[in-house]
Amino acid sequence: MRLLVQNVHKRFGKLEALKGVSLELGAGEILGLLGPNGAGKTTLIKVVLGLLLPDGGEVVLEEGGARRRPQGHEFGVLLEGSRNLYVNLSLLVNALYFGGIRGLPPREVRPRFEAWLERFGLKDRLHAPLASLSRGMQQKAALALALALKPRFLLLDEPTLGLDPVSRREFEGILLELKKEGWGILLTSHDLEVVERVSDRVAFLHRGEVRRQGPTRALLRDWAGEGYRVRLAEPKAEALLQALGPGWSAEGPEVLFFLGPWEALREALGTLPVEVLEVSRGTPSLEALFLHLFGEARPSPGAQPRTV
Ligand SMILES: Nc1ncnc2c1ncn2[C@@H]1O[C@H](COP(=O)(O)OP(=O)(O)OP(=O)(O)O)[C@@H](O)[C@H]1O
Repeated sequence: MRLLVQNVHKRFGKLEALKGVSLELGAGEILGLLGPNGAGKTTLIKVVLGLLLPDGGEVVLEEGGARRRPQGHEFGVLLEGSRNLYVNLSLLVNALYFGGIRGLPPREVRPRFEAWLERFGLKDRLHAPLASLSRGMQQKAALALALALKPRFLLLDEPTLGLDPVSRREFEGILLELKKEGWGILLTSHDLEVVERVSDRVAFLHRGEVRRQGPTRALLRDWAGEGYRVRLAEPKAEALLQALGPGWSAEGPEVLFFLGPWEALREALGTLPVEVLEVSRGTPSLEALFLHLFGEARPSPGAQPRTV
């Protein structure tokens, strides 16, 4: 089974929020949908869910050669923040309420919900109000509920936002397990480390258009010829970054990464107020690639580094 987004357009008045977006998501696959604020990610999720009608194009499910429109209940959704569930109600009441909206009887929803809660280590919280759970637990509870409603695909909007590093790792593990079990997952996130670790493919959305998409590893490898790791003698990578042009990112206190042509790197190296120990070729991180594609807001390449 595959979810196909085909040439989708969406306008809000004069603003063209989506300008012909095409994507596909298969079962057992995680697609990272990336892009700067306002790129159109949430709008696209809403169109897929049928909450917004597209002005052009369509969203279809393909199964066994046949194509049809997906229905809302085929998607499990995790929206950003705490907008998913009622915080003053218990986990169980939330599950039964949302199951009821989908026309699912309590005797079906409850055992499935309890099984997912058990798997996520939350079974003893079944009767607790959602508000009494930590943020990471709330995200897991919301995911358990989404799964209890038996969706075909998961649409996760910033699922790791605000999670501490331990909860974030746990959540990552859960995503990988769900993928193995055959769920197709669309993941939008600004947490590029997580996306890099879990996604099979990524699509970069910018101003309503897909700028690049492809298998995550291959996409990064394709840029390896233009990527350089610069090792500094002092831990000043972050401070220097403020003054360097687009294409630069920090990989640690003493390591800068540059994505761009060698000539531009050589010029920048000549102006660095810190001794450079080593320059080597390297594959960029997803974050470095993101900054390269969308880093226009940062100072121009000609800007002189500040003394640090
Ligand atoms: N209901 C709406 N009415 C008018 N404009 C809207 C509406 N929803 C979104 N937009 C506009 O559409 C564009 C895309 O917004 P969207 O929320 O899809 O971006 P995003 O990629 O999810 O951003 P972020 O990373 O900040 O969540 C923005 O310019 C936004 O202001």
